[in-house]
Amino acid sequence: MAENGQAKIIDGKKIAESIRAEVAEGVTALKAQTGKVPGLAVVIVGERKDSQTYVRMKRKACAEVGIASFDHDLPADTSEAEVLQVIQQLNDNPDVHGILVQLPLPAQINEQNILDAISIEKDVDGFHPMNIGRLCMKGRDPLSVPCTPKGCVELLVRSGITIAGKRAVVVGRSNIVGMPAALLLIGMNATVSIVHSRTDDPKSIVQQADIVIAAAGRAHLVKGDWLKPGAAVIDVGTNAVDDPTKKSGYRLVGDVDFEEAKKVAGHITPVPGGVGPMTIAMLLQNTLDSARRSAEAQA
Ligand SMILES: Nc1nc(=O)c2c([nH]1)NC[C@@H]1CN(c3ccc(C(=O)N[C@@H](CCC(=O)O)C(=O)O)cc3)C=[N+]21
Ligand SMILES: [Mg+2]
Repeated sequence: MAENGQAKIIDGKKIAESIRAEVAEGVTALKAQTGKVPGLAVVIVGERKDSQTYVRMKRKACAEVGIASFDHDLPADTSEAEVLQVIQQLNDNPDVHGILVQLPLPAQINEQNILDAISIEKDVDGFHPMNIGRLCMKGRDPLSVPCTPKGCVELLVRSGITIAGKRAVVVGRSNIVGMPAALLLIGMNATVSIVHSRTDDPKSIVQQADIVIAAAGRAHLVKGDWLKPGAAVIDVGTNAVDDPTKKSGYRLVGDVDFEEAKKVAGHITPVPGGVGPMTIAMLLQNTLDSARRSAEAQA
């Protein structure tokens, strides 16, 4: 813990920028070697404002590091068969090394069927059951690790926080964050607990944690008195709360009560500017790695 009772703020935006610079170098090197650039297809179905914002950010990030982006913007009433057709076409396109279908999908489309259809080689989200299965298994590695959990771990590592042997508590058990985050931390030799909406007395469990990953999707769920002094706190939450002083009418708050937590924690990530930018940086990294694998397979 910082001596003055103020946690060290982990600057996710800055760390993500340096990772993006590393990816840009990797793209340049791959291009010099093979004449090819990595390609990422970003598929969005429908007009959700938040999804459109995230997709725009992902495409812009691709352009900045030299990754070619393949845009598929489909109307909200697109059928499952039509989305599957787009995925098939992208699976077959040798210039596409990563396929991301923005979640959530409209109700008429079965998310599992879509995620299962993405070639495991191109699953840069790391959501395919085969990739998750390998993440679970000792001695087996996924081709891609899910971007948000990978970003959380990268923030810990680049902040000099030891993971092996530490007690980590993950708040939330979603397929895209909580569960893979717990699996990743176990693989790095942490002792891991997951607390969730049905946990009796989550506070007393979180209080034991050297590392907290908060990914419940509930604004300010984790209070200052939930934390062990000196804990490293990674806040995955991006909850929109009404704020009439903002042009947008809302502001983003995390799953952690930041003002309270920063007085107790040793390290903490802000929202925004913490995990969010890392998610995108890891997507770029996974896409570059996929393009490298493809080039190696052809060599
Ligand atoms: N197939 C799929 N893959 C995903 O990775 C995926 C998805 N679907 N659906 C939605 C969630 C959410 N997500 C975020 C990415 C970046 C920020 C991000 O950069 N946030 C900024 C703030 C952005 C703002 O101001 O709105 C920050 O925290 O600083 C947040 C959230 C990826 N997701
Ligand atoms: Mg494994």
